[in-house]
Amino acid sequence: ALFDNRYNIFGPRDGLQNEKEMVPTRVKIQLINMLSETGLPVIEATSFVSSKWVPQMADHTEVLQAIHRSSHARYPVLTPNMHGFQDAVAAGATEVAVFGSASETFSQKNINCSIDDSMLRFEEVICTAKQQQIPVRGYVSCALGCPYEGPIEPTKVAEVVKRLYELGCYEVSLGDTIGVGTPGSMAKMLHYVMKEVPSSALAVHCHDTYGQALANILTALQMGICAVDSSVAGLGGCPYAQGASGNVSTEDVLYMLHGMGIKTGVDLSKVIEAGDFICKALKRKTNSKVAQARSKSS
Ligand SMILES: CC(C)(COP(=O)([O-])OP(=O)([O-])OC[C@H]1O[C@@H](n2cnc3c(N)ncnc32)[C@H](O)[C@@H]1OP(=O)([O-])[O-])[C@@H](O)C(=O)NCCC(=O)NCCSC(=O)C[C@@](C)(O)CC(=O)[O-]
Repeated sequence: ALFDNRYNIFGPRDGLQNEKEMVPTRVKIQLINMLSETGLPVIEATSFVSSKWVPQMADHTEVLQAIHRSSHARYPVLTPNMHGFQDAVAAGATEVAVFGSASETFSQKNINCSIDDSMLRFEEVICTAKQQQIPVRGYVSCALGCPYEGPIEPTKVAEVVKRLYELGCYEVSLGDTIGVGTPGSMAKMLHYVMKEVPSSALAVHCHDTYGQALANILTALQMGICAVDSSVAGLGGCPYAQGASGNVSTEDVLYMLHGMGIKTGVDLSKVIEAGDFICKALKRKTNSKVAQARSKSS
């Protein structure tokens, strides 16, 4: 019962935004369509950011309009400001996400403004979205460390999470952007964040740079968090967080959850197939231990 209502948000957006070579639009569309068949309830499709900043996401409108949407899944997209929000809605987005940071320097590098200014931008997006009944998710990057500033005070993380929640984000995802967290720092940060925001409105978004992601997720689950972000084949990373590796892989998270007796309704084999497809398209090996083990045993 502790782990009921879990869902995985999972991202072609985070998985692909950091690819140096342009991934063909048809490959992105096919990946999303394959993921739609797996039972995953949330698939982050793309982002409406500036193509000068992240060229890989320039085909956002085409992607969002061409995918076959499953009636069982939601397809949020990133919108850093009103410009992105308006483009996203025009392209048919029915859920969006704003993304802030607990680190001033990362905020400047990633979205070109201070934390305070980002909140003003997000407030406008969230208010407009509310009028159109579009749910808004929030991200807080650098929740366990910043590539520019190093460790971030958990009280600072809690303050930014609270601001996003109070502005109207239905859920705030805590990003270990560079994957430096451990179960110790995760538990400490959550202790402060959960004083301000209920665990039911929190998610964790772990990168696996130091191989701690699954342990950090388990810590969060044990503290009552029920939403876990992940990326097929463990792809991904933020273009403004050099040196960080991909997200924890969806396959490995599912294997752990299923092993704990948690029913996700997601077909692990189909996720592995989708991971295989995108790894072949990108000409690289999967980062998922589970997918590696399954391919050796088959
Ligand atoms: C936020 C901006 C746009 C500010 O960028 P800016 O240059 O400060 O924007 P501006 O408002 O000064 O406008 C400058 C130009 O950009 C245009 N513009 C303005 N907004 C948009 C838009 N939305 N889409 C397209 N174009 C836009 C605007 O129209 C104008 O065009 P011009 O008049 O020069 O021709 C930029 O910094 C940006 O695109 N940043 C995105 C960076 C990004 O995508 N990072 C990766 C995602 S975050 C992440 O990965 C972390 C996460 C979420 O996964 C969690 C974790 O792991 O921590």
